[in-house]
Amino acid sequence: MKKINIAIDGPAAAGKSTIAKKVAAALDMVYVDTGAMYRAITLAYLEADHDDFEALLSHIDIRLISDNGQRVLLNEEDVTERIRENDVTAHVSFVASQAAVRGFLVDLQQQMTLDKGVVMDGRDIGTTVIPDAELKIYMVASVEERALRRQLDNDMRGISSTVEQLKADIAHRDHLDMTREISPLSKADDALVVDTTGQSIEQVTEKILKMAAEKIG
Ligand SMILES: Nc1ncnc2c1ncn2[C@@H]1O[C@H](COP(=O)(O)OP(=O)(O)OP(=O)(O)O)[C@@H](O)[C@H]1O
Ligand SMILES: Nc1ccn([C@@H]2O[C@H](COP(=O)(O)O)[C@@H](O)[C@H]2O)c(=O)n1
Repeated sequence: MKKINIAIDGPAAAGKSTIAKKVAAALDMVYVDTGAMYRAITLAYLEADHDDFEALLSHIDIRLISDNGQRVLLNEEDVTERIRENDVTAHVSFVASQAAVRGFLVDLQQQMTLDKGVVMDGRDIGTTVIPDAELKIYMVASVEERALRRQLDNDMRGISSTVEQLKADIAHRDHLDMTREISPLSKADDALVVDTTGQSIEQVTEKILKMAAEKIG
């Protein structure tokens, strides 16, 4: 079986991580959620209370542990749940717009993909991190559906929110991510668009597994 890399990009709550996790499990590939890495640095930034990112990064060690999904260790502390909280989400696009932060994480992410066999999701995977990925997906869904999905996630995690507020926050974060100077969120020219609006997780997973099968041969 040919080893490939799969890049999945798209706006917030389009379903990237959910589908990437399932596709990786079905194909026995490694799943990497790069948003969690930006979130971990954002948590370190909030705790440090200064914006000298070079200094901050010199004290940061991020590890991803495969565990029926992905757990995130920041300087050996498990921050998997903490990085989903509102304060991190509210600041992550600012932190992700910093050149030092992007350089640090893109390097780390590119090392993870060298041996292939990775399903990586984020905002710049097909355009910057793995421009030679064998399969690139640009996943989208209506902002209404994305807000409803995130509200369900928050209810389950005990995070307080309203659908209207989430809709506004998601649209704002997408705008920041699409308009930043360095590697803004955009569809790679050779990415295939998958719209998950009104689709079940199973339908979307099936669709992407078919696309992957064509590449694997
Ligand atoms: N058809 C679908 N495809 C993917 N996810 C779906 C679908 N239907 C519902 N969901 C739900 O949407 C929610 C958001 O998905 P997920 O967290 O994977 O999005 P994401 O694009 O990775 O978001 P973010 O970039 O903000 O981390 C999850 O609770 C997931 O179960
Ligand atoms: N490749 C990436 C991945 C993420 N970001 C930034 O992190 C934020 C959080 O991502 P989630 O997937 O966990 O929602 C996202 O809004 C981006 O600001 C990125 O820049 N590049």
